[in-house]
Amino acid sequence: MLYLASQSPRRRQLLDLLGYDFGTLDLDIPEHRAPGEPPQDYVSRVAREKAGAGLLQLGGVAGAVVLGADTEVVLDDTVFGKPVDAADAHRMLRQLSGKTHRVISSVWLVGAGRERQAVSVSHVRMAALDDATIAAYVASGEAFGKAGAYAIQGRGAALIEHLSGSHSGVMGLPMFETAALLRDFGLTPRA
Ligand SMILES: Cc1cn([C@H]2C[C@H](O)[C@@H](COP(=O)(O)OP(=O)(O)OP(=O)(O)O)O2)c(=O)[nH]c1=O
Repeated sequence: MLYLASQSPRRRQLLDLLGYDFGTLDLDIPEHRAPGEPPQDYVSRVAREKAGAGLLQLGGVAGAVVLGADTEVVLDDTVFGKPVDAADAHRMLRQLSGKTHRVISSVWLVGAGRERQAVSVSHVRMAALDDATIAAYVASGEAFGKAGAYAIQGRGAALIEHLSGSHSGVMGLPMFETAALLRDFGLTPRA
């Protein structure tokens, strides 16, 4: 049985769109980047910790496989997680404005005695934004709960000039890579 260790509604929706039946686990894993930790290592570590904690929470459920994922926005060596408040969201969008950043999503599948990872790295160019545009976007509320303070699947799409990579990966669960990972694990979608 497949379990999704995530409270993200996007991840639930995307995994369902892939055709899988799954249970969900609510976990609260701290997300703190260690000093000097490379961004991709950090994203991968957190995703793995989410999946590992999910498996632990399930205890001895036979045949359980847990999917954990993490998504961060990376500009040069700076990692942007979810904004803590409106000022933080404003600050993130000001820094991302007019530049190309990376969105790294890591997905781990963890079962008894085996684990495997997929990673998706996308390049996203954000339009040059003036303060009024940023303020209006933050006031819409959409920035909260999203790495980098925008949602490509919502009004945030109006801020994105170009995407090279995985749209679903930017949303939090790269569908192509996740489908391949699930197949590798011998899990198949519902008929
Ligand atoms: C860049 C971007 C991120 N996001 C979201 C995806 C993730 O939910 C979130 C990044 O935070 P995460 O810490 O990866 O995930 P989460 O806290 O939402 O959920 P959980 O840890 O329970 O799995 O940002 C979008 O929805 N759209 C976007 O365009």
